[in-house]
Amino acid sequence: MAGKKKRSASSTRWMKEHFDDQYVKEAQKKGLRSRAAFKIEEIQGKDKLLKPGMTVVDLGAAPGGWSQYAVQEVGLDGMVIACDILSMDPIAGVDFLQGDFREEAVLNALLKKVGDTKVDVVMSDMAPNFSGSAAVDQPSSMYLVELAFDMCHQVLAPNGAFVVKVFQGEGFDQYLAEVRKAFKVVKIRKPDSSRARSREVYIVASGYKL
Ligand SMILES: C[S@@+](CC[C@H](N)C(=O)[O-])C[C@H]1O[C@@H](n2cnc3c(N)ncnc32)[C@H](O)[C@@H]1O
Repeated sequence: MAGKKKRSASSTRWMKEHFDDQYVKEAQKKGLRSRAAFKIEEIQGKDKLLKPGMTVVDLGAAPGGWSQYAVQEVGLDGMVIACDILSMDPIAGVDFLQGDFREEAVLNALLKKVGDTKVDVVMSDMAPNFSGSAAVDQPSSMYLVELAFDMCHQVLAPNGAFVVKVFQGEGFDQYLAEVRKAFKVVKIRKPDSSRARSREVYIVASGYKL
């Protein structure tokens, strides 16, 4: 039909997988912003990082599943500061900044929001738009996780924690070694809700010691 763009086989496959996905269905049923909420829920179930009264920074927060979950865990005495390059509908208790985390001005605006408060947990679910070329995608995803780790050094409280999504590939082992130097306990988690064929894993680090 004139004016109608034909969908590619890969986008049709993505849509089928997405709508057949049990976690997507479950998230919709529970009114969660994204299926990603189940990943942080599973990590929290094992590692118990989020506690009432904590200050949390959520990087790559949109559409808001992790922020929604974090706000519920830290409660009214806690604080969640979130950032994404995309816009996000407001969540009560979440102080959201829209901007590209790779830009210094955005980092500075986030640091201003944090102020003198020491952050208990930095969590990053950031992922770049993938081009399909590992030579492009792996360095751009490693760059985001490096920046998230840098932010830890600026804001984390002693014994604070860091949860970061990292794609396995070039640079992963070296990054993990750096994280191990900065934290007392470091685990690699692959939540059930993370698609098996995705190279993503979560580094869960606690006991910040630098
Ligand atoms: C998997 S999604 C996050 C899902 C989110 N944790 C949730 O629970 O709804 C990854 C996010 O990283 C964000 N992102 C990618 N590059 C970014 C950048 N340079 N600065 C800020 N956010 C970025 C994307 O816009 C996207 O919303």
